Amino acid sequence: MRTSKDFFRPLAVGAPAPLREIPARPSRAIHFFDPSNEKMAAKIPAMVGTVDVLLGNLEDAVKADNKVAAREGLVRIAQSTDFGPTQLWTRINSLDSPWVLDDLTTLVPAIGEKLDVIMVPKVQGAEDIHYVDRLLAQLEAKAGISKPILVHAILETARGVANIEEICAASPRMQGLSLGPADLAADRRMKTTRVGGGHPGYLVRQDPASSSEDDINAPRAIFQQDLWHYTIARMVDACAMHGIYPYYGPFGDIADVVACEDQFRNAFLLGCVGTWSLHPKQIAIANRVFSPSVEDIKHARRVVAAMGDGTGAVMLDGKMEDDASLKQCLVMVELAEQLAAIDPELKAAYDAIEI
Ligand SMILES: CC(=O)SCCNC(=O)CCNC(=O)[C@H](O)C(C)(C)COP(=O)(O)OP(=O)(O)OC[C@H]1O[C@@H](n2cnc3c(N)ncnc32)[C@H](O)[C@@H]1OP(=O)(O)O
Ligand SMILES: CC(=O)C(=O)O
Ligand SMILES: [Mg+2]
Repeated sequence: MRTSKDFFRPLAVGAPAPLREIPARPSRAIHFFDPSNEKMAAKIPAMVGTVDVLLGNLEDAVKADNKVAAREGLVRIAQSTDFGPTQLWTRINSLDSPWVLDDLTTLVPAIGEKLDVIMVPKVQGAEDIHYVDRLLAQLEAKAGISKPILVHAILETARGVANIEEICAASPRMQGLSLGPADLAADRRMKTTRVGGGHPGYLVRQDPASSSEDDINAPRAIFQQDLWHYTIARMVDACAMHGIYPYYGPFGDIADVVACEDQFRNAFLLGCVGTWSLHPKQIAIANRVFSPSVEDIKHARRVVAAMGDGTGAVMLDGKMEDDASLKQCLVMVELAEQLAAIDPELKAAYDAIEI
């Protein structure tokens, strides 16, 4: 563990200085594509500006035979595309795979200036981040990269979840965490075979009218629960504590756009800043859900106006507002400002609000 004295020192001579604060760049949807899939890859340049993050995936979902083609495809796309306001991320292969070393030693010199964030899968503890941190610094120094490439960890093992705080604190490169519900479910031996989302068997049931057999067997309301609530909440606290950003992850039922929106909204309400999109139709859902609504911003601005110097308590629409609820409203207002800076449609909608 580095002491606080040298936490912000570059880990290689000539590497760029680590950031002292992780920028709050909008990242409502991290859109995954397989750079070895020519049809998919051909669509990427036209997606610039329509999504906050484009992520060239090299890990799971890319066939073993296509690992080299995916890596080379990502280099080609990155070198030939002007990403404008859209961030470019990649998900490298896992640290125990035969591909990851070539992923890093190829990508950093070739496209290190364009890569904003490297997502590291199956992170188990701080030691995994330390390994990537030092290697990136060496590669950045050698290639003369001007800004540090940030690191994002996927939580997809029980050990990773148990070590969540040390992972967040492992390096000033840490940008955020995503939930990896598929691998995590397998690692925990959970009994769901779905990629994210709920499960109809995970529920609570209304009490029976009485303890008679008839009432116990009578139809009763059931309420499906969120399998991922605990992990997402844990992730949100760990990220907030360390000044980095939490994300939901994949929602594998591409056809069920309604449940996808529900899962994304739960994550947004709990504190996540964004999610993954696996298919183009999930981008619009993520952009909608992870942008505060016009009604929420109208209310937040009214509270800010009503609270004057920000202290004391006032009544607004029959509700008490005070210093704390003002801070809740400022979270929304600040997010709206960040999003308006990159999304002209949202800016117009927020600008039209009259309070
Ligand atoms: C647990 C985890 O690790 S999750 C992360 C790893 N998984 C991924 O990255 C999956 C990424 N997504 C995909 O591979 C694909 O979207 C699939 C396999 C889920 C579905 O693909 P398809 O069956 O081709 O979907 P569909 O037929 O609806 O595609 C419609 C169009 O969108 C394109 N498309 C599909 N997914 C994407 C994408 N992620 N990015 C860009 N374009 C895409 C298709 O090429 C197709 O193009 P066309 O109209 O010119 O033919
Ligand atoms: C996101 C991911 O990699 C998983 O769910 O396993
Ligand atoms: Mg996984």
